[in-house]
Amino acid sequence: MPVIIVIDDEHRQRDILQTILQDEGYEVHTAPSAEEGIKLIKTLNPDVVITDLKMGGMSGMQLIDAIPDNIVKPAIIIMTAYGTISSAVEAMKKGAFDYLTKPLEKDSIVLTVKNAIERMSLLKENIRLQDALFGKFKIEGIVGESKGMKAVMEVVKKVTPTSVTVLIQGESGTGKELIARAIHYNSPRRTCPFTAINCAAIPENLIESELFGYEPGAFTGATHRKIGIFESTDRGTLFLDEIGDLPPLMQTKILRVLQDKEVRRIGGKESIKVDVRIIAATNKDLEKEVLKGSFREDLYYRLKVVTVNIPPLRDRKEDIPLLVRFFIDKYNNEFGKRIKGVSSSSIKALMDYHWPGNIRQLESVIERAVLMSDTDIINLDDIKSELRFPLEKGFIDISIPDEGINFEELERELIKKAMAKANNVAAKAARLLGMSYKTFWYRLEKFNISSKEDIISSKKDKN
Ligand SMILES: Nc1ncnc2c1ncn2[C@@H]1O[C@H](COP(=O)(O)OP(=O)(O)OP(=O)(O)O)[C@@H](O)[C@H]1O
Repeated sequence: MPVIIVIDDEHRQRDILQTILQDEGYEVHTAPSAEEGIKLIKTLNPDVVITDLKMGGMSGMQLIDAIPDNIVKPAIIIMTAYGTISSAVEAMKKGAFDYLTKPLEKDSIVLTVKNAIERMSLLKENIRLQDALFGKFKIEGIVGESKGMKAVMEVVKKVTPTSVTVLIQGESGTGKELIARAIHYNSPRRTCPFTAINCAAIPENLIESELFGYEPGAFTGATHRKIGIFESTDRGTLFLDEIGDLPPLMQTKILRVLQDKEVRRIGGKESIKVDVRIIAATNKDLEKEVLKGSFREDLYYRLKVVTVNIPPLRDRKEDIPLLVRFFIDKYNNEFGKRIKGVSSSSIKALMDYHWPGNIRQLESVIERAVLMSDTDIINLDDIKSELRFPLEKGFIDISIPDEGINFEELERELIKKAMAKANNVAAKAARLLGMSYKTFWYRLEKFNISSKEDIISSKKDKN
């Protein structure tokens, strides 16, 4: 039940308000002075405080300042006489929710309080969601006791309170995005946006307008203003995944933002100041890309102010039992199962495996095993089919039947399988098949298979 505190030095006024609001179903407490009111606020944590402006002792205005920071601030409604509306406006500037003019009218009291309660329930829901989000990305929630992961976490803890640019390097599925989110949600920017974009997944012609936005008339089809990601992420963190795949022109533009801390919309005349922390990630060796001439050296140095190198799972196998436990708990919760652990032959198989898809692959193996297992232990049978990947990269044992095969069909199947494994992100699927993004894209079109990138483009078309 919403809790309301009424503060007024006039006895009659307090009683009337209490009766009206109790009849509406609220829990109502009263106080004869702001000093008494503050005591009640500290103990009851109310949703709404209705206070007179002028009272003997502390005023309603001083009360607003005196509410401690360590509680969710209640919505404050000021009561004021006609002649002193300007001070009510002053109080609203200080953060009061609304004001009521005396003599009070029942209908407007009820309506104003209802609005205040609604605002508070939205605020509380928001705080609850934020707490859940911050809890999900707690640094302590990142699993890993190996030397490699401890070194990663040392750096993460140091960079978290700052706004320094970070470059995260590691194979696909090692946890680069998880680390980037942990840095953001534990930093002073945590209440501002975290935006993640995959530079390899957005078609080249869309990257610029996604990042920088545009003005109406900037190009054919630009009918309205679009705010770009840099602007909408102001005061937050932008995670540029697969930065190694950023086209050269965009490398230059991003370098300029890093230097000048301002952006200009396509077709726009003015530059707009932005305060965005950049965390970039790559599974390519960027230094090699620089030597090859496909990545700008100056951008590379701007990005690698601090680098975090996440080792592949096969180089930190001691983390496997911890991760297995972590994912069993996660999926027991999700699927309502009670799996206790894994058999010794299973853990041996998991430890022996080379994990080309790193933690993402381990997670999906455990997810499936938790779901499929008929006993309370994960047995070798529950996982072995998932671990039959070729040990040698590029070697797949396919036997050709006597009647031969339809090569196009095989190609289509492989592409579909890779897309399913890559969660429909073409850039990732292309890597699974060792193809360039363009070659892969060509085949997707040929077989008429849709991807997440299509969705981005069609959203764009609608804009
Ligand atoms: N140390 C860890 N502890 C717990 N979960 C982890 C850890 N590392 C990764 N994960 C989980 O593994 C999955 C893959 O991680 P993530 O998406 O961050 O990898 P990535 O390196 O960004 O992959 P890609 O390069 O393919 O985008 C996620 O579900 C993530 O939560």
